[in-house]
Amino acid sequence: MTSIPIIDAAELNTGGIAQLAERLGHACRQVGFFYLTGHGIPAADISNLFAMSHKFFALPTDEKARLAISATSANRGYVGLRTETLDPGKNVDDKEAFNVGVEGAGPAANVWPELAEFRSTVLDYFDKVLALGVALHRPIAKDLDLDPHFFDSKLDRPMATLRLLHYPPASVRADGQYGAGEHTDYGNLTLLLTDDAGGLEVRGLDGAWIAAPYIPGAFVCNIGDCLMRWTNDVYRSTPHRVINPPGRDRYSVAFFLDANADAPVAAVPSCVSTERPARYPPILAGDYLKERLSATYGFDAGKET
Ligand SMILES: O=C(O)CCC(=O)C(=O)O
Ligand SMILES: [Fe+2]
Repeated sequence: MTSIPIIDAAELNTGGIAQLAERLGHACRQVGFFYLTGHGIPAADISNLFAMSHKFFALPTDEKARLAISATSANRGYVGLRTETLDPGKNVDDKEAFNVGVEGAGPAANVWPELAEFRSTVLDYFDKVLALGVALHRPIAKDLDLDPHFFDSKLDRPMATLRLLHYPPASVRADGQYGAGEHTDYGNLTLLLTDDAGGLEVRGLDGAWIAAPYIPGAFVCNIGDCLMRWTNDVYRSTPHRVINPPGRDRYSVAFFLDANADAPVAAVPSCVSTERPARYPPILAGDYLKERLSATYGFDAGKET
């Protein structure tokens, strides 16, 4: 496949989004992945966030277990090492994670470790990356021949999840060869930051895996299944996976932006034609996400997100 394009988001702050819409549209249709530079989130915020993540995962196991996701009845809290299966039946993910939802929203509250500045650092970043993700939907809407603000009202009470992720060094295990088994993401848009360990791979249209190397300061963004469904498969939600690096740990921070639970997801008109009739019945974004999360966790984590 063509390589993952690098797209400068600077136009988001200048008002005119025509070029950005064209570039994003091309990336979303052809690759489903793009790097994002010029996004305006300060490098210092990003390094503070990673410092907090290192501290969190270094906590004693029982302190992390106290915050376990299974105790929150929601997609929030700690997911222990080797408990998640993104590629069911094939791979137990060799990773641990900490999930944070929209603070103050949803039936369950976020849980927090006793670590100074952790909550404020994470929530400050959450606000910034959420605003960026919503802003990116404007050039996307334009590319889809929609009003640029089409998605605004579908993303004003979003199901958004921030995940701190830690991958231990590679170990040779038949059941857990990957830190994250092959999967697609479930929502609209994922904005990912990684450290410099490498290991993210993206599957091209021809089935070949290509590396998505670390680019300092850039997000790796990808389309999720829900936006793919919204576009009647015109945009691609591309399979990807993570390989644990040999001899060192790997840290990343994923932000999954999903629409409001009650947003109706139905094919947008520009993506439907006689040659491409609507492929899916309409569904509420919340019902769609619930289905997908239950399959991954093996329990009903999808009561809210
Ligand atoms: O950690 C990464 O680099 C990617 C993680 C990922 O794909 C996911 O959590 O959905
Ligand atoms: Fe993913």
